Order: sequence, then structure tokens, then C-alpha cells
Amino acid sequence: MKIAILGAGAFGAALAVALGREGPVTLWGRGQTSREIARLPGITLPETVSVTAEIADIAPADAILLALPMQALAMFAQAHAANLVDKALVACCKGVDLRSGLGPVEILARLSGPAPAVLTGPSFAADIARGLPTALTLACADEAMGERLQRVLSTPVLRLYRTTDVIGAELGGALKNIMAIASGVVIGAGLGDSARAALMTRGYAEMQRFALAHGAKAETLAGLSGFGDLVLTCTSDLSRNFRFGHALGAGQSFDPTQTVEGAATAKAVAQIAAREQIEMPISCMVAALIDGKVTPSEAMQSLLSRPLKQE
Ligand SMILES: NC(=O)C1=CN([C@@H]2O[C@H](COP(=O)(O)OP(=O)(O)OC[C@H]3O[C@@H](n4cnc5c(N)ncnc54)[C@H](OP(=O)(O)O)[C@@H]3O)[C@@H](O)[C@H]2O)C=CC1
Ligand SMILES: O=C(CO)COP(=O)(O)O
Repeated sequence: MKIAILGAGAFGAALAVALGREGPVTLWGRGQTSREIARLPGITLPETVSVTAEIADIAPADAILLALPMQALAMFAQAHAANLVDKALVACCKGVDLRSGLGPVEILARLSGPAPAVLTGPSFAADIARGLPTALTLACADEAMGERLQRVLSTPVLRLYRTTDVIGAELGGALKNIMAIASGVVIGAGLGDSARAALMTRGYAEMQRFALAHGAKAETLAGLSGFGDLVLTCTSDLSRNFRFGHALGAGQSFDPTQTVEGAATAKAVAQIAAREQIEMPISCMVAALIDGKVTPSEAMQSLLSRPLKQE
């Protein structure tokens, strides 16, 4: 399978480095002509990676990995549909589209071709690019396609686990970013590690509630794409979602050019939760915080004053 990666940001470039160690890969980025990656400083692309800003150059690829921000995916897929149809598409983004309420695989499934897959799980781009061991979930509804992609995209240090539970894998990756923001708020506001552990645990319950209501399997949420990525991004200040929340909690500003997927996803999830009457107090509070409707201390007060209940 010939591989092309779309998006020369941190994750796309890291995947190109990892897969480029095993064979030729094409990396497309808008306006990307250099082999230096602005969003992944200090990393050099191997010679096996062809860098291009011409979307037509991905034509020979059989498998296309889309490593773009979630909120850009739908427009991108529509604009470049002719280059994507009939390819094995792998969404590498985490989130829920704010306009449609759809996840990345549902968006890509609007194009004709094989069932799209999603690649998600605990993996900082910088770790992948450095060749550190990483395990991810590859979810595809078509089992045979999933097996093929798993084989082609696994390397000795990038270990892919497979599932057909696409919605579970997608929602785990989308929802954990909201919890990473909330964890950042807790730490940034000086509320301590015990409060963060409580937040993560109740956040995980919230992730399960939302995902199960949308047909996901509980064991998928307990895997790499849910619990695994929740732990990583709620506890590491390498996470942009965590750092964004930390800045919110500490009353500091945050670089608006950084990709913080949990921000738009919190709003999308709050809207869906209200419509479908799913209890999502942390997600709704994160959405309200981002919109400036509540302060961090009001958010915390509101969460702590909820009625006492069974765990
Ligand atoms: N970074 C990480 O550690 C990981 C990221 N992910 C996921 O990968 C996805 C991408 O994130 P990441 O690579 O980190 O983000 P970055 O901010 O590093 O890069 C995003 C890239 O997408 C490009 N882009 C943005 N909008 C468009 C558009 N409309 N058309 C074409 N290109 C566009 C940007 O180009 P430009 O620079 O020109 O704006 C940039 O190259 C996210 O969903 C994230 O959750 C998943 C696992 C790990
Ligand atoms: O999803 C990630 C690691 O699995 C990257 O996290 P951030 O987008 O918060 O940096």
C-alpha cells in the first residue's frame, strides 16, 4: 500500500517520520515546501518522505492519512473530494465537528470508497517523531480493511491495536480532550492533584455515558483511545488541551494559533448533550468557561454543589 499523509503539522509530520523509517511516504501540507516542520521543531524528515504542497501528488497513494484539525476536516474533504474518493482513508484527528455534530469517520464516509478508519490513542507527536514506543487504536468498521491498515501502519515502535468499534474510538479521543482542558483548569487554579484525580474519574464516567448512548462499547472506552489518552493528556503539560485549561484556570492568556481540539468539541458535545438529555456536567462547564459565561471558581462551585449521589 502506498501511503500519503495530509497535513504537515505536528501529528502528520510525526507519522511521516515514523512511517518513513519503514518505506516511502508522501507528506502534503498547504504551502509546505521545506523539510523543516514549523509545528514540530528539531525534527528532520527522512529522505524517504516526499514533501509536497501539490495535492495532485497524492494520486498514486492507496491509503491516505488525514492529520488535520477536526474543525477543518469537513471543508477540506469537500474541497478535495476528487483526490480522496475510492482511497483507504484514515482520519487522524480527534474531535466532533461543531457544525454537523459528526465525528471524523462519518465526515469521510460521505465520500465514496472503502469504509474510512480512525487512528487515535495516547501519542504525543514529539514522542512518535523521536521513535519512542507508542500504542494506538486503529478502528475500521470493515474488518479486512482494518487488518490491512493495521499491518501497513504498524512499525516496530508504533504498535497498532485494532477494533471495529469506530464510534467508541472516535468518541474516546474527542471527549478526553475536554477532560484534559478541565484537568488543566483544576491544576491552573491551584486545586491540587486530588481534585484532578476526582475530575478525571468523573470525566471518565461522563465519557462512558456519552459514548455508550451513541452505541460505543464500554471496553473501547477502557482502551487506548479512551482511558489511555485520558490519562496521558490530563497529566502531561505536553498536552495543548491541558496547557490551554491551565492558562484558563490561572487567568493567563494562551497562544490562539495552537490547535486545541477540546475547545470546539466541548461546545459540540454540550449541544448534543442538551438535545439528547445526556448528563455531561464537566463538558458543559468547559464549554461555558471557554465562552466566558462562567469563571473557573464558579465552574468549580457549580460542579461541587451538584446533588450527592451514588458512584
Ligand atoms: N500533536 C499531537 O501530539 C497529536 C495530534 N493529534 C491530532 O491530530 C490532529 C492535527 O493536530 P496537529 O498536527 O497536532 O495540529 P498542528 O496545529 O500541529 O497542525 C495542523 C496542521 O493542519 C493544517 N491545516 C489547518 N487547517 C487546514 C486546512 N483548512 N487545510 C489544510 N491544512 C490545514 C495546518 O496548516 P497551517 O500551519 O498552514 O495552519 C497544520 O499544518 C488533531 O486532531 C489532533 O488532536 C493526535 C495525536 C497526537
Ligand atoms: O492527543 C494527543 C496525545 O494523544 C495530543 O494532545 P494535545 O492535542 O492536547 O496536545
